[in-house]
Amino acid sequence: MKIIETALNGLLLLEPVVFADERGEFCETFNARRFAALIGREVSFVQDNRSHSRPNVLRGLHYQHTHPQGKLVQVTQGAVWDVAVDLRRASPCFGQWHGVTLSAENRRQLWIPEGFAHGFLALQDGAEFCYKVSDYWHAGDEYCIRWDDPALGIDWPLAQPPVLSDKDRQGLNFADAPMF
Ligand SMILES: Cc1cn([C@H]2C[C@H](O)[C@@H](COP(=O)(O)OP(=O)(O)O[C@H]3O[C@@H](C)C(=O)[C@@H](O)[C@H]3O)O2)c(=O)[nH]c1=O
Repeated sequence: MKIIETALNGLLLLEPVVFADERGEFCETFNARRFAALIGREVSFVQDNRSHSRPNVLRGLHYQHTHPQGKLVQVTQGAVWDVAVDLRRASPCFGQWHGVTLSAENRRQLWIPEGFAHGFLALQDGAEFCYKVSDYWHAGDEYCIRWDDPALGIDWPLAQPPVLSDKDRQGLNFADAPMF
């Protein structure tokens, strides 16, 4: 597993080592011991999630506040442009975002620690998105920050307005959202 630091403190891009042979290929997508060594602490993942999104679907920017979730995310079909926003007031990167393309082809994973909001845009072929989370889903603790809040200025690679859920159409402004 190769690790690439991003501009945001604690937000890490991971590249699994892929073993290819005449049958196809193999890689470990999660190894608890190695992951703890990479990020410097134990994380206990309690839920695995999978979503499928049609092209131009945008989900986000989501987080839980009382039950924050660290998320280890990857794409198993298609591609997304994935975004994390640092909501940790004490962080030197508070309020900053980072975007990266995750695809079945590049096999990259993004580790998004607790204290970030997260979202993604499904690119041209749509995407199957798989992720592990470090706390359970708490419906009443979910928050959504507007994907297009000018205060964040996220430069989404959009050719047309995205397809959104009702919930995501009613996201909060960054300034009104609870922080960490
Ligand atoms: C997130 C979640 C949703 N659900 C249900 C609620 C709802 O009926 C249906 C779809 O939920 P949502 O519209 O919230 O799904 P979605 O918009 O895909 O939500 C996800 O977005 C990305 C960006 C994240 O970072 C995730 O943490 C999560 O918030 O699935 C669960 O049963 N468990 C869960 O953990």
